[in-house]
Amino acid sequence: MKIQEIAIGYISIPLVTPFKTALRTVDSVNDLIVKITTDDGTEGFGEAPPTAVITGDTKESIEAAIRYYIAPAIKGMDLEDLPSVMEKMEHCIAKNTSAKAAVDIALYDLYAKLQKRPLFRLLGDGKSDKLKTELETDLTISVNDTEEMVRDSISAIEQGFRILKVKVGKGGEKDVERIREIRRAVGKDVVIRVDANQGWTREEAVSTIRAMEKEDLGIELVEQPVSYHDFKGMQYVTASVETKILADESVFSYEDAVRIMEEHGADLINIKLMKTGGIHEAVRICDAAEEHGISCMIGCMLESKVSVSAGAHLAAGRSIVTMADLDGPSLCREDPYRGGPKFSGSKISMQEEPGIGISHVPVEFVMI
Ligand SMILES: C[C@H](N)C(=O)N[C@@H](CCC(=O)O)C(=O)O
Ligand SMILES: [Mg+2]
Repeated sequence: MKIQEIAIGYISIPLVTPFKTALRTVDSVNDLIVKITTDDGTEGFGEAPPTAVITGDTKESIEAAIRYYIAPAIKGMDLEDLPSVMEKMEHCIAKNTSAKAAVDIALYDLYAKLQKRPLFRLLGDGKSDKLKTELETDLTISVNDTEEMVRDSISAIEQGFRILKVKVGKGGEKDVERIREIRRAVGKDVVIRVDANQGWTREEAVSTIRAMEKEDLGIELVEQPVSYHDFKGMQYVTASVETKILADESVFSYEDAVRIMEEHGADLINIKLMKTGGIHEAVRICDAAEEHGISCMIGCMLESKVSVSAGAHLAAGRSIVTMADLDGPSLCREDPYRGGPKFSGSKISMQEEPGIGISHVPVEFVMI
């Protein structure tokens, strides 16, 4: 099957409440959607968010990378030789991981449709007994005043979430207060993950995490305590606290992941398709993590159901993925799509439709 047409469009979906991290505040998802059609008329869909503060990718740069570099490089190629298509895409332009992810997701969607199999079954690591048909995602609690975060946490529990991903990174002592009050309000059975989004210095990270340990606040993990390029800082924090440290913004590529694993820059890794440039590189990271015995999370940026579903397929297929931060669709006020995994509160149920499963994408596409 040859790649015949590539088209792009945009989707805009308001969020239930503004999404606030140490890095940014945003109140809607505004993502590029890509549609790729093969010469037999089969369609595959991908998505990319412009998360400039993390990936460096903007709406304009994502569109330009696809229009002027990726599309001309891969059009006409045979999808059955997927590794060659991926290699061509990787080398036609450096970085631009969100643009690559959108195209990679659409190509995997198509590839699995051509095999008439759901993507998660194709991505399985051979341990068929480990394939998951249901995932549990956490829900993000934005960083705000403590009282508001407590209210949001209680509301998340009332909606059925049992895992909270609490955003901090805005003042160490204040962050300890935030987590203390949330723990007090939700009780001891709720899992609390803490994400500092690079908001602390090394020293602040260690003293803040130690304070949470001293108060026995029962934190499952702390995500990206310090700046993404402070590798020594990541090592220092990981070695200085009992709590597990998860690398997010520090790991984009396979090489980043191997360095973190071999040089103890973190205990765990958050794989996101928008950082890896899609499923192809993410699978390599899963393989390496398996070799090193390092558990992974599959996370998302502020994305809607097309690309978050691709992340769900990867999480379901790979046994080394033990945590899901795939709450993009739950943060959106509406779901404009049809088909694909079912997102119902904290539960994501995989379906047996071929490909990723998304069948209706209400976007005006323009051929490029
Ligand atoms: C949405 C998800 N739960 C999340 O928090 N993702 C990122 C931040 C994404 C963004 O700013 O769009 C993370 O840091 O884990
Ligand atoms: Mg994070």
